[in-house]
Amino acid sequence: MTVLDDIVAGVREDLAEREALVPLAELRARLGDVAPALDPLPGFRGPGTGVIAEVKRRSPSKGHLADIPDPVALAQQYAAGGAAAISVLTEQRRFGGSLGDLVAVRAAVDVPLLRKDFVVTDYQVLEARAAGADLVLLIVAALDDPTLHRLHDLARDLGMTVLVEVHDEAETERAAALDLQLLGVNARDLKTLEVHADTFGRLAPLAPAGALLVAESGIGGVADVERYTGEGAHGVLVGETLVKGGDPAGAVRAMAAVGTGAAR
Ligand SMILES: O=P(O)(O)OC[C@@H](O)[C@@H](O)c1c[nH]c2ccccc12
Repeated sequence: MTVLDDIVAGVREDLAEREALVPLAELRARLGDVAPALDPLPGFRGPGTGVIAEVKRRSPSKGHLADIPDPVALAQQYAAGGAAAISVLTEQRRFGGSLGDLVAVRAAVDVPLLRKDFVVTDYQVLEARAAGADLVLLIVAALDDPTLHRLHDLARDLGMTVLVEVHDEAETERAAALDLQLLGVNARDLKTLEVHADTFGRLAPLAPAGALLVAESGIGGVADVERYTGEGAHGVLVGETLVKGGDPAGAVRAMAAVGTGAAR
């Protein structure tokens, strides 16, 4: 049993509770009241770098990162810094997030929002959209091919953008069979929790032309963003560095400026 299997098992238990409270039919009915999903892709086509700034309290690998008593205030800082999208972790047990965080942030910012969770069922995709998410993360390592394709197509039918996450060659090949929009290369192997800074450079050349590439995890600042954009990244996904640093807006702004030629 890998760490990922263990996390997904907990996610499925929590999901069963929510499904008992809000049946699928009710969730579908709520979709009619939600504003259409925003398109985040222009934010990754330059000039500059698309920064996905993450609201993240803790993680299995690092433990406690930041209390974040007011996720809305943090998200507003990310928006002020020019984030291309804001990632809200909604996984409860290991990351200390909730769908409530996403709903609160949605009400406060106009930036595209990513529901960051271990999405393994149709219900979670509908739940994401009903909560106001514009993007959903699909982790290839957590899904078999039929499920990956079904969840991808469901999200796209709902007007959402999919961030498809891979961490090795075989997963990249599986992801390439989708109509890819955003391909996230996670330097952290979710099976072992180790970070490998060379993963992006290895996998980027295997991505299909037309996919926008996002480097994920372990990004400590502008120097890392410069390295990844040099290797072909259109965007970066950053959590820890932003939630622990004292100036989230300034940090996002500096990372987003990489590639514009603007002096920092
Ligand atoms: O805090 P970091 O090292 O900047 O990482 C952010 C993000 O990449 C990470 O939270 C992440 C990437 N993929 C995930 C999948 C599930 C949970 C979390 C993640």
